[in-house]
Amino acid sequence: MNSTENLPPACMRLVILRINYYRGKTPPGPRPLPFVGTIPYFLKNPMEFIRSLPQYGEMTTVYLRRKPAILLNTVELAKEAMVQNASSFSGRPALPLLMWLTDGYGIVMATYRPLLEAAEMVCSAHAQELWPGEEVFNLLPIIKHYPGPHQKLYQNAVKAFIRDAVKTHRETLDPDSPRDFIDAYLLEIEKQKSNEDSTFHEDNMIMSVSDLFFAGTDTTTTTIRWGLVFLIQNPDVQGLALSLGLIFMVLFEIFRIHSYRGKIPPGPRPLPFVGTIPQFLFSPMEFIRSLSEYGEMTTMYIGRQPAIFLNTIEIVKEALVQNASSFSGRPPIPLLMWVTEGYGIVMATYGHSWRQQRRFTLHSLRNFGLGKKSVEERVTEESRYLVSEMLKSEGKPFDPQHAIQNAVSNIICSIVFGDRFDYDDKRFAYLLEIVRENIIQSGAFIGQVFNLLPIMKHFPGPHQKIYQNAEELKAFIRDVVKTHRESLDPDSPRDFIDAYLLEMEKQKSNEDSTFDEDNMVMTVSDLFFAGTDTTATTIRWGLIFLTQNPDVQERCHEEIVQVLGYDRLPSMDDRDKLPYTYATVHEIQRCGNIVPSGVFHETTQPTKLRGYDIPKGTEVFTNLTAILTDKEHWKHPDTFNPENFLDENGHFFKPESFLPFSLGPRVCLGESLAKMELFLFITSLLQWIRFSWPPGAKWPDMNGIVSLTRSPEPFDIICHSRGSKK
Ligand code: HEM
Repeated sequence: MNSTENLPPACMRLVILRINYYRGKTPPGPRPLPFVGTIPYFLKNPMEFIRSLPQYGEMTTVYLRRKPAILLNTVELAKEAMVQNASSFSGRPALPLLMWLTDGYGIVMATYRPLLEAAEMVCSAHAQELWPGEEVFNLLPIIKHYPGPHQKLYQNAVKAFIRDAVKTHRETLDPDSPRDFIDAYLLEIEKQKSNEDSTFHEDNMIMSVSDLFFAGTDTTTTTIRWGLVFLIQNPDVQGLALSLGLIFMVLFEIFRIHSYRGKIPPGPRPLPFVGTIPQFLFSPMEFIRSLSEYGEMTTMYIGRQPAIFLNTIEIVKEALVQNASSFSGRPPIPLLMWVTEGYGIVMATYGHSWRQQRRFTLHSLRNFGLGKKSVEERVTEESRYLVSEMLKSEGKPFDPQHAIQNAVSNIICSIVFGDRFDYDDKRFAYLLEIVRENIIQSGAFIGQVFNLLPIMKHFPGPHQKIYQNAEELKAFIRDVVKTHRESLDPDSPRDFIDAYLLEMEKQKSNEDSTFDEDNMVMTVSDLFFAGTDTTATTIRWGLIFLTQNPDVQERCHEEIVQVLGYDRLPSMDDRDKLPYTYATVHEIQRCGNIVPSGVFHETTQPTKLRGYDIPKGTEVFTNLTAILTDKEHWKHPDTFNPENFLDENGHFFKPESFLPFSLGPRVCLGESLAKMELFLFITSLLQWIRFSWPPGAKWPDMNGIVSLTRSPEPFDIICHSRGSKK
């Protein structure tokens, strides 16, 4: 046997000698094999191997590759090493596979300080998910230059994905409002640019994000997956865990609600998760009426969020006028945001786009006659159509809903589209129907559920009809815009759409412009919704109050014919000569109370009101019901009585608490138009028609149907012609 043949046994002996050298100097442990240490035992059955280690005492030595590594098997020992001796035990070994993937950047694999060369530490309390090939790679890192399954690991690294995200973040970065971790990191890189010690650079950022991604995703999901397996194996525990989980969540929710106590205004007791929505849905008007019992401000819970109700005119003024910039936001109500995408005016955030759209719309409505004779003439002309449409059913009970809605809508249509629609136009009747359906459905049960669970938008259900209706209306508007565009004469705009198209053209090169087709379609849709249902619903409530109070009806009629006779229809100038009729129109609006809790506002910044700190993003409601029936301000708060608007001399006067259009920058944009429509339509109807309730017919529930607006239940009425008799 020559010397070369003797080489392997000699090497073997050397290795065994090396292993024996550690004996007594390191804690005991399973006997290692030459070169591969205890790795084969581990790979054969990792969990059995790990579980066997504490039998050697509170510390065990295993051999990863050729080096001994120490496992700490008790919590006391883990504390002693990782906490009391933190500076010695917080390094990371340079595991070849992970170093290949991370280059040592980021957090997880970054060096703590010069590594302990003597031993690698593994805390057995920390389970590791190992790829079986990992140990092979760590033994022979040279394989990184050859093909194999380890190359797949390298390709899987999410670094490229993160690099892409960093690129788009860098392009859209706003230094004043970092959106997330990447933005914050980019700003830190910039800040520390001139600091030589800085470790903030792109490679470290990418690896830190990747670490968060891996460590923050796999750990928790794996634990949850294990949880599911255990629960399936133990159905009895599953029921118990579910109940305990639910009890815990409910207790947590009660505790959370309780923690608000004293910090927010008082209010009705909320239920966990759904807040006070069930009380509201059970009897909306009773609920809204009860809110002022708690004082001038009340808290109700919309789901889990507290919202504030302002119950008096004084506090509404303080918030919406004196503190306008804090209280003029709109909350992103999920259903309405889904349908409007935040375009237009009503649901637009308090900011540049809202301001531009609102200012332009008000200005154009004025140019197209708001406050001028021409709109007044349009309303007068439409009143004539309405009277004759109603009298077509003379003497017979009929539902006046469609005729009134069509008449009112024709005013906004003539301003916006330059056209009115006949009462028997089927397509227009259909559009009016879907507008009504959307107003009712959006505030009803389905709308409330959607707002609690917006994910519903991806599933079928009645909420899809709301979306489809809104899209149909938008498609109608888009069609009208198309024909307007084709026949536009820049020198003589015919209506609001022409004016808008010209404004889009004018502002084309202005970067700040918000005049585009999406905003136009939504603004027109807003005018259509807000300008049709509100006035029409008020007139329908008026017919109910007038038939319930025939003496008021007679007195108005007498006053009107004394001033106008039957020769002409009323005009706005007649208001002073018709104080009782004018007071009656106002009383119809007060008792009709068609927006009982106002339109939701949202605080745009943290603010204070009457000593309460109100966080940014809190929903705020103007309790118009409480204000329109405030006992301190009204002579007859709870009954229909035009005397509420007459002084002792029988002259018309408007109490400060008459607030159907709200206040502040977001006050109703159509206030002047609505007032004109109400006075001219109601006075014309009273001049020519006597209304009576069908004998034996049931009176409607005076609480009405509360949704986005409060409307009367459908009803029939009988018209008797006055003019023909005289
Ligand atoms: C009796 C009729 C009407 C009543 C009672 C009424 C009431 C209201 C109320 C309470 C608001 C909410 C104000 C706030 O946020 O505090 C509002 C907003 C609005 N109204 Fe009216 N309204 C009526 C008619 C009209 C008409 C005819 C138009 C259309 C020309 C109109 C267009 C609007 C618009 C666009 C807004 C949103 C304003 C904004 O967010 O800046 N309204 N209305």
